[in-house]
Amino acid sequence: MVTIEEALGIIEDQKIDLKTEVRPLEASLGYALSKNIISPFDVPEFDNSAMDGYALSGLYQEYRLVGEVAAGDSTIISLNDGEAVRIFTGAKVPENTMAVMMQEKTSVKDKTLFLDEMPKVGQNIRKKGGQLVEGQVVFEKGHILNPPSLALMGSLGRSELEVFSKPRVNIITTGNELVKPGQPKLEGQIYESNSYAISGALQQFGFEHHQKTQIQDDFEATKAGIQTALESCDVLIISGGISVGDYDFVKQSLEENGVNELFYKVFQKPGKPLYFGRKDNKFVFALPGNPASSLTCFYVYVLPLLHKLSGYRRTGLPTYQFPIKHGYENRFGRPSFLKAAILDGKVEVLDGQGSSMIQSMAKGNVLAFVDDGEKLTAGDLIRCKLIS
Ligand SMILES: Nc1nc2c(c(=O)[nH]1)N[C@H]1C(S)=C(S)[C@@H](COP(=O)(O)OP(=O)(O)OC[C@H]3O[C@@H](n4cnc5c(N)ncnc54)[C@H](O)[C@@H]3O)O[C@H]1N2
Ligand code: MOO
Repeated sequence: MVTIEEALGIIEDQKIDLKTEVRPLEASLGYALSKNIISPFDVPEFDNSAMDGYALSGLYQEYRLVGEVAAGDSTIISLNDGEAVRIFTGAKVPENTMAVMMQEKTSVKDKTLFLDEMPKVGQNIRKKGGQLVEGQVVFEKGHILNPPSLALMGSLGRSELEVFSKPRVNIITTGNELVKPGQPKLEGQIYESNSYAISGALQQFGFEHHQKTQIQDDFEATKAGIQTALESCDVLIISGGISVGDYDFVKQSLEENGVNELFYKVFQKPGKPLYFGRKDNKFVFALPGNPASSLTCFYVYVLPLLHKLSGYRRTGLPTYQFPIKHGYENRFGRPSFLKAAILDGKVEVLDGQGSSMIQSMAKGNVLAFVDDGEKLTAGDLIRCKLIS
């Protein structure tokens, strides 16, 4: 049995050869860059107007109106002192422009422009290189591409990006009692649900599963199922069959498939019988079958590995501290991840902390952490991972 910190340390310490690929810009969200990005030009590339209004040469309250510049217009007009042109947001400002006045503060009579107030030097002009200068490192290797990053890459003219590949994930669920939702079920059977939580959580963080297999509680079937699944993935997530019951064949089947155990059993609740192993460059998590245990272990342990395999520099969900709404004492005898909800800045530990109970997790939005024996009073800070 290892502690939570030891288990996370073992995951973090895995040596990994990261794979890279070139992806189209529109399919790069959530990928980490495998190379630094250097700006090929200044952004903006030219001084341009921040407003619809008038570009002004010299600082006066009256100008001769001599023309118009629209966005995308490449006719270069140079202004003489005392002249103004109609200009629109984003349009390149003519040479000798000292300021742009927004149209709401102007009036025009015949060919004369009148300003309601004196302009200021540089007013409403977005300067060339104001955001980036040519040759500047825009993003370092490892930067995770979020929506604004995609916009920035697009604005630099990039249609493709070199990124770290994401791992290919397979899911195995085990248990004779499990029936696929939508199918008829017999007395004593239950609907299989863990794989939906796991594939949903994968999608939530920009991953997807490649294959999903349901295996009966039979040693040979488990061994063969694991062998097949391992062939086509980087990470195999197995649910159930990892405890000590007579029908828990997963651990032995992993051994027989040449998977080396890195840890088995973590001193925590839920998710004590969690297994992590490795065969060459493939990793296996065997998550305890109880629904809340399996999903909690995904958020706390599987996600950091997936992030690491994707070249992320910071892995896993960050921990934040929020005040707890009420007193709480951890009497579970193990450090515990609690199903909780944060509302109006305060954390409420929800009813239904049992490992088989998924409803409380579905209605909550955080996993709150309390150490073994820790006693909190209302207003104390509690550590939380935001899960939805
Ligand atoms: N003698 C002991 N018994 C148990 C221990 C122990 O230390 N000694 N640990 C308990 C804990 S803690 C957990 S967690 C579970 C984990 O057991 P397994 O990983 O072997 O899981 P199963 O026995 O296969 O299933 C447990 C539970 O979850 C339901 N389940 C399983 N898979 C699914 C699924 N895909 N969808 C929905 N529900 C699923 C299953 O029907 C069981 O109710 O072991 C305790 N026992
Ligand atoms: O560790 Mo189990 O997941 O407590 O139910």
